[in-house]
Amino acid sequence: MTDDDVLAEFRAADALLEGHFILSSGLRSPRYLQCARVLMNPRRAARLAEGVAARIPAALRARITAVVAPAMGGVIAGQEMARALDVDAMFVERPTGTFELRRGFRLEPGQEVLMMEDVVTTGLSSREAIKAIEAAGGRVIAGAALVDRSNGTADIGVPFFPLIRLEVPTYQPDDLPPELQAIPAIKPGSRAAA
Ligand SMILES: O=P(O)(O)OC[C@H]1O[C@H](OP(=O)(O)OP(=O)(O)O)[C@H](O)[C@@H]1O
Ligand SMILES: O=C(O)c1cc(=O)[nH]c(=O)[nH]1
Ligand SMILES: [Mg+2]
Repeated sequence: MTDDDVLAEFRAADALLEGHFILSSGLRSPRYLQCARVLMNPRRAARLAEGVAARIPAALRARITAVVAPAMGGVIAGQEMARALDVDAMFVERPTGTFELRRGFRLEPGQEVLMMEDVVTTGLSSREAIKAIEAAGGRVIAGAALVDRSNGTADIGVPFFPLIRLEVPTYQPDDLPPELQAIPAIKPGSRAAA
């Protein structure tokens, strides 16, 4: 799957948004990848997950025995990745602000896991999810995502396999360009505001 193929899927899903967005990290951006729209079509979601799986070297892929995703954005991506890898899917969630494994999901001590995100911007959510998976006994041997929009800055501490890397500007809230200052900001994601 080429970058053009991936972008065509995002365009077909009306998932490439323009405006003024408050990201999970608090950073601001004129662009937002609304992966929920991409994943709302199960066949499209499955195609993209197959594309992500193909990015992971076969020897590493063969070791993965579960996919764990950070909710909300990662849940459907994680489910489809698990289907592509033929393993179980779980998710961590943050009802009190910190990711934890709940709902009877369990990991064996040292179980080798893929952490699956929808989008990586700073990598903070990925790192927090990995910490929660490891606190639950898992060993995260790789991370993956549909989109890496970190402009090469995200270090999630494990080998990382995004389906596509997109160059997208982000700004500190006190250093906005005039075109963003001119329009109200919206926060599409579910992390509580800091
Ligand atoms: O790399 P980062 O800077 O952490 O940003 C990316 C994260 O932000 C979004 O989630 P968000 O926290 O908005 O919540 P959601 O998944 O519940 O929508 C997205 O799903 C990633 O988890
Ligand atoms: O950083 C984020 O919060 C973020 C960026 C993006 O483009 N899409 C998304 O779902 N979250
Ligand atoms: Mg998220």
